[in-house]
Amino acid sequence: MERDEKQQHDNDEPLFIREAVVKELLSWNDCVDALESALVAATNSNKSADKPFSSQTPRTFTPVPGKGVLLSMPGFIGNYPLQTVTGNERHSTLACKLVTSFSGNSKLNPPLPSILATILMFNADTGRLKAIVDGTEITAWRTAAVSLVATKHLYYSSRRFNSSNDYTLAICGTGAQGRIHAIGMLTYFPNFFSKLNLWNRTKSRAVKLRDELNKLFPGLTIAVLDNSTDCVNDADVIVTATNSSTPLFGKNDLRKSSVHINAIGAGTNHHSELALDIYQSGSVFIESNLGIQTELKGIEAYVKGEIGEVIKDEQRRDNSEKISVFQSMGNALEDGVMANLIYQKFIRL
Ligand SMILES: NC(=O)C1=CN([C@@H]2O[C@H](COP(=O)(O)OP(=O)(O)OC[C@H]3O[C@@H](n4cnc5c(N)ncnc54)[C@H](O)[C@@H]3O)[C@@H](O)[C@H]2O)C=CC1
Ligand SMILES: O=C([O-])C1=[NH+]CCC1
Repeated sequence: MERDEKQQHDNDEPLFIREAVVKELLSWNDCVDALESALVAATNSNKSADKPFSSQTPRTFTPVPGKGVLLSMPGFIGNYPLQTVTGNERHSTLACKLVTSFSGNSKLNPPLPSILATILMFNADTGRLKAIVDGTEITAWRTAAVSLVATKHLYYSSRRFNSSNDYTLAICGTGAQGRIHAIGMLTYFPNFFSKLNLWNRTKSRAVKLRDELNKLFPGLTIAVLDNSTDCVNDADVIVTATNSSTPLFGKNDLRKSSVHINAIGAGTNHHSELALDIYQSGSVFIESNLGIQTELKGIEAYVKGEIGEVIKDEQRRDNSEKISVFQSMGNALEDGVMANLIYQKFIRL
């Protein structure tokens, strides 16, 4: 099957990379490396000989009344490396992700993911369609991997040599994103977390995830909590991945002296999961300033900078502050580099 698809591609027809193949080709190290390139490119819109650069427009939202929404996410990333796969070779990618969000899908029999996606890749010199890459698993992994990048640069890197790695990870919301974030955090930062707290509005889903993770990470203590405030109480690193339109916790619910939060879910807006006092007292970082002008418009926080600036060491977490927040939204540059990562790995199979 894969051979036939490659053959067609050799005949100049677009390649189709299906979900099962995408799943086999995903790895946390490759994703983190590729996404660091995308996040650095997001900070630079000017073409330059040695730096990754990008152009993107705000994504569009087409509502399907009472059901869900279709988003179109076009973006271009120029002159970037995929170090772990192609070394110092530079890539340019023009891509558009089409992604639907239908929150009722989990109630179908059999259930479907709420977020379903397809990424179209175009030849960046001619505009001709080059590949169609299933984007559902990519969206799950890339969102978690961007949180890994934020956690690595804003929290982990200054603590990784501490002798006792007894950090607690808390996940609020154990749907597709909560699950993949738990797996990503525990795999990419091995032996860093000794405890995992899980909370979900429907408790049985958190119990189901606990049972799965017990098998994958033996030795890890996993607690299922009855409410979101108990879940984050003793946490060092937190992920919120819900559709909640009201805050899940506030500053006073956090006991540790230093806490990093990845807020990735969206209710009425992208910043509805955290109480205002968290945004107003912490260092807040985002993926791209485009977000501030569009979907984060009105966020009542001083946004310190883009994660790409943190990677380039032009911005830092202020360690005297108790809290750092990575306010995630997702963007087209991330999907473009991820589609190309899978494409590059696929053509080398
Ligand atoms: N920042 C980004 O790049 C991305 C963000 N997302 C967002 O992440 C969130 C989770 O997505 P998935 O895990 O794929 O969805 P899912 O449908 O698999 O899980 C949804 C989760 O939200 C919880 N939930 C729903 N309404 C709630 C409420 N009112 N209060 C508390 N919990 C509630 C559910 O119990 C479940 O745990 C969504 O808001 C989605 O739009 C998804 C993909 C990318
Ligand atoms: O970036 C993304 O793909 C999405 N953000 C929210 C729903 C899907």
